[in-house]
Amino acid sequence: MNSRHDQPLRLGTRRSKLAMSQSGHVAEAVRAVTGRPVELVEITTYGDVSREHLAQIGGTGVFVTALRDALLRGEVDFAVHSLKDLPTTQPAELVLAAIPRREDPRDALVARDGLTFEQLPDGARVGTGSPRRMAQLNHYARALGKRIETVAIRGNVDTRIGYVRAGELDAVVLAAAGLNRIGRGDEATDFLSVDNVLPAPGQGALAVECLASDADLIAALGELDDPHTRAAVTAERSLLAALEAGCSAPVGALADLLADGEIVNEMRLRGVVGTIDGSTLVQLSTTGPVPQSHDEAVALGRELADEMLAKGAAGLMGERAL
Ligand SMILES: NCc1[nH]cc(CCC(=O)O)c1CC(=O)O
Repeated sequence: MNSRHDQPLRLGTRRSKLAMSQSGHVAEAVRAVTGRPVELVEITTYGDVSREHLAQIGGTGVFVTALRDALLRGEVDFAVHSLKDLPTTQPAELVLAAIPRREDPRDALVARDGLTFEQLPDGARVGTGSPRRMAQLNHYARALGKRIETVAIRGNVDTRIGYVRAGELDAVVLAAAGLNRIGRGDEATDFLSVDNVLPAPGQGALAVECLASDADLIAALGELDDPHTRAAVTAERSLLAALEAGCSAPVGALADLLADGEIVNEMRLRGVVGTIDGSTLVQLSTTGPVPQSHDEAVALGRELADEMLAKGAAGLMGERAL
């Protein structure tokens, strides 16, 4: 940490509305636990300026790289990422010092005329750039006895909702957490049950990252950590890594705690992989004791990945959405 205790801690952030909101909340929490001022330092990433489709420029990892470079150059002291945008390999020089308590992990629908997913008419045009969402939405629609047309879009949350407001699409699907964080949660017309649509690994969670050598800052940021969220997202990301998939693969995962009365005693990990048209899904779940260490959480993810691979998951992951 910047050793002078009267000097502000520098938080590197993207300048999108979502990133600024996430960083603002974490900055406030860090001020509260450290008693130190926190200053936001805006960093422009290639993903913010490029009009190319994300899948073509290497997935959402592009958002992360510029922030990490700023950390490594010592221009900022820490950074906040959407956990689902982080690649599953962690650079040795950096640590995820805190994974705060996750908020709503579900995907939300923003549809015209207040429609829920079940109410969408046959042939409805539904926008999303995510193969994971496409696969599960198409599958869910089939189960409801209809077809939808998934339309590949990208852009920030405002841009995506704009397609619905302009009448170009019947609906778009976005992370509920993202909508909530930019103050547009009340525009969701439906929240997709995780029984029908599993979120991206890590969705709804944040990661607070700093240099591995910055022991004082790691200790201070550690106060924001939520061990259950950390165990859950570690298992989810381990599943993704063991499937040898990236953030643009059609993989959904969610770990949650199962409680017996007041006592939380097990963690359940659910995973899904599918073809974009939703004709074939491999969806499995496994349950085990709540992981007590990083390695135990990783093992839970690997175990489910092995079961999914044995059911043919690898053959379903080659497609691109955009
Ligand atoms: N892919 C971009 C992205 N990265 C994180 C979020 C939302 C916040 C979160 O999931 O934590 C979003 C937007 C979305 O998927 O709708």
